Formats: sequence, C-alpha cells, structure tokens
Amino acid sequence: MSHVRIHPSILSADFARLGEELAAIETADAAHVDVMDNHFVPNLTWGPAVVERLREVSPVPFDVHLMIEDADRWAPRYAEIGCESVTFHAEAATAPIKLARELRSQGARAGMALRPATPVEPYLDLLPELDLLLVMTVEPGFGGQAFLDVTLPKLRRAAEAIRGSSARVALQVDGGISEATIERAAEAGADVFVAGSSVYGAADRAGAIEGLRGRAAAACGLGATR
Ligand SMILES: O=C(CO)[C@@H](O)[C@H](O)COP(=O)(O)O
Ligand SMILES: [Fe+2]
Repeated sequence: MSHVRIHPSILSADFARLGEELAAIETADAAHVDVMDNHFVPNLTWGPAVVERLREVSPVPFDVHLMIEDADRWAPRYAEIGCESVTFHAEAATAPIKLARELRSQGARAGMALRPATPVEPYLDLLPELDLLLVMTVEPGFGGQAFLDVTLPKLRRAAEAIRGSSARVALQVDGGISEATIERAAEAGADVFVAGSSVYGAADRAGAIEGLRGRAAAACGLGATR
C-alpha cells in the first residue's frame, strides 16, 4: 500500500467547466483548491461561496490552499462548508496554534504552508498541532511555474523532523510538480503531491494522475499500488 497522494490543482482547470473538470479527476486522492485574495499573492481566484458549491458536486475531497491575508478569520469558514483539509500560510496567520485547533475541532484536517524562503525550523514545535505541512516549491500565486530545487533541503529537513516526531503529519509539495520533478520531491520525503498544469494540461487526466502516482511511489521504493 503506497501512501503517495496526488492532488490535482483546479487552478489549471477550465474555469468555465469546473464541475466537469472535477469529475475528470475522480481517480485522484483530493482536488487542490487554491484560494487567492490579490493581497497575500498577486492573483485572485474564488471565495467560500464558489468553493461550497463546487464541493457539493465534487467526487473527491477538497484540499484547500489559502493564499490569503487574515487567515485566522477566513480559514474556519472553509472547514464549515465541508472542505476536508484547510491549509493556511504560516506567514499569514497571527495565531497558528489556535487556528489549527479550531480547524480540527470543526472536523477538518489542519494544514500549514511555508513560502519557499520561509524556514521550517521555527515551526517544528507546531507539528503535533498539524495534519499537513505544505512546503511550497514555487512562489505562490500562479500555476505553471518551474519547480524550485532550492526548496529540497528544507523538504528533507521537514521530512526528518516529521519522522522523528510522534505526530502524523503529511508532507505536501506544491508547484512545478510533473513527471520530470516528482521523483526528486518524493526522494526528499514528500508524500502528498499537488499537480496543476501537469494534470490539467494533459488530454488524459486519469493517465497523468496514474503516471505521477507511479513515479512518486517508485521513488519512495513502495511500488505503485494504492
Ligand atoms: O498554489 C499554487 C500556486 O500558487 C499551486 O497549487 C498551483 O496551482 C500549482 O500549479 P502547477 O505548478 O502544478 O502548474
Ligand atoms: Fe496550491
């Protein structure tokens, strides 16, 4: 059984057909939903009203990635509308422990994300409060960017800290994940892979998902079975 999880990002989907685009990734482990406010990042997507309706039609759970300021105020709303996992940025949360506890108390998995230049060390004591740690492998804001190899040492240190802790924390990577890069991220210790352009840019979305899953699982030395 592989613990590799593939989360296609609907940021690269056709926004005029989001319901169908979610149906096209039913073999994925979750849909990655990027929420941007044009303040924390220079881009704007959707808010809770749109995400709530999309969740109602989605065949897969929602992994929400909040690239917004004032995360303390808005993140709980995404748990309330039924998103299974809610990830806020460490740089945007005033009280990350309180926020993570609030998300968990609402039944969601609590995730915390780090920009490429944000070190992981100041946050290691928070691992028991989290279900997921997201190491951004591009600067947040846009799909289709090149994977930043400079983030790999941080990913390795995060993986080592998670292995050394009693906390069960998934290690997610997001940005530039493709068949050319996923093995590097898997070898460094990631187990949840966000992929936008490499899944939605492919004609066969299910094939792209299985291709990524197989490569990541092989890189982890686990074989491709789920
Ligand atoms: O959070 C983000 C971008 O800020 C991502 O989730 C992107 O949507 C990933 O897209 P690709 O790099 O895989 O094309
Ligand atoms: Fe994302």
